[in-house]
Amino acid sequence: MITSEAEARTFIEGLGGQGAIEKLEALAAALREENERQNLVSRGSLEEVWVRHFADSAQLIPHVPRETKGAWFDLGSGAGFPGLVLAILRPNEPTVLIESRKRRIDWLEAMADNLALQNCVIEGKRLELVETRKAAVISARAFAPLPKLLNLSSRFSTVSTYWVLPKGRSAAQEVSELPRKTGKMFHVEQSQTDPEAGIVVGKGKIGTGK
Ligand SMILES: C[S@@+](CC[C@H](N)C(=O)[O-])C[C@H]1O[C@@H](n2cnc3c(N)ncnc32)[C@H](O)[C@@H]1O
Repeated sequence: MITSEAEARTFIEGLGGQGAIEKLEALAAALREENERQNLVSRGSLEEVWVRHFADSAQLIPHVPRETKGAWFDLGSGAGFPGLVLAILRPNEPTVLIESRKRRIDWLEAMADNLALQNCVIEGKRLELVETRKAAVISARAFAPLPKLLNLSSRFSTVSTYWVLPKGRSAAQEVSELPRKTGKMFHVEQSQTDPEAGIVVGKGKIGTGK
């Protein structure tokens, strides 16, 4: 379990090296500043930004096979979690951040620019309006209940799509309530940043079968 800011930094350095640490330090400073203007994250979580946002986002990466190529879609990126962290840690893979709120879109675009994230595409619109194309990976933190999330994003999935969905305490319950065939695609992994949270992990195309 990652419980301290120092442990979170060490974990992230193992995934992305010192270059990633420097970009995340810049992101942390900008986030503190911008959070005075708009409510991007809870004020309390800024005290533990490396655990609560950076490592919480980065921990999704080991659940996707390293050789996976193609776009990683992050739905409802908000302040950029997990999307911006993934783009920093996977600089050679495209990351698509989907966010509908104007001020958050502006923030995400500014950060992608300031941090020189050339692999990062911001889709500043509602997910429902994003052009259909194939996603290699789909993530979404605090976006929507699982049935709605899968319903809105199924058109981006293929038989090869990986799903990594941080779901807090409700993870197992939400999977158990899915239609049987869909539910069999997913299992729950323990979050490394919160002993009570789970990550819904799976692979495949979401259909409409029971
Ligand atoms: C609770 S916030 C979570 C933000 C971020 N993923 C996090 O965990 O910190 C949910 C975000 O999803 C965005 N959102 C909600 N519905 C959306 C939709 N249909 N299309 C795109 N973005 C949406 C909201 O604007 C908001 O920024």
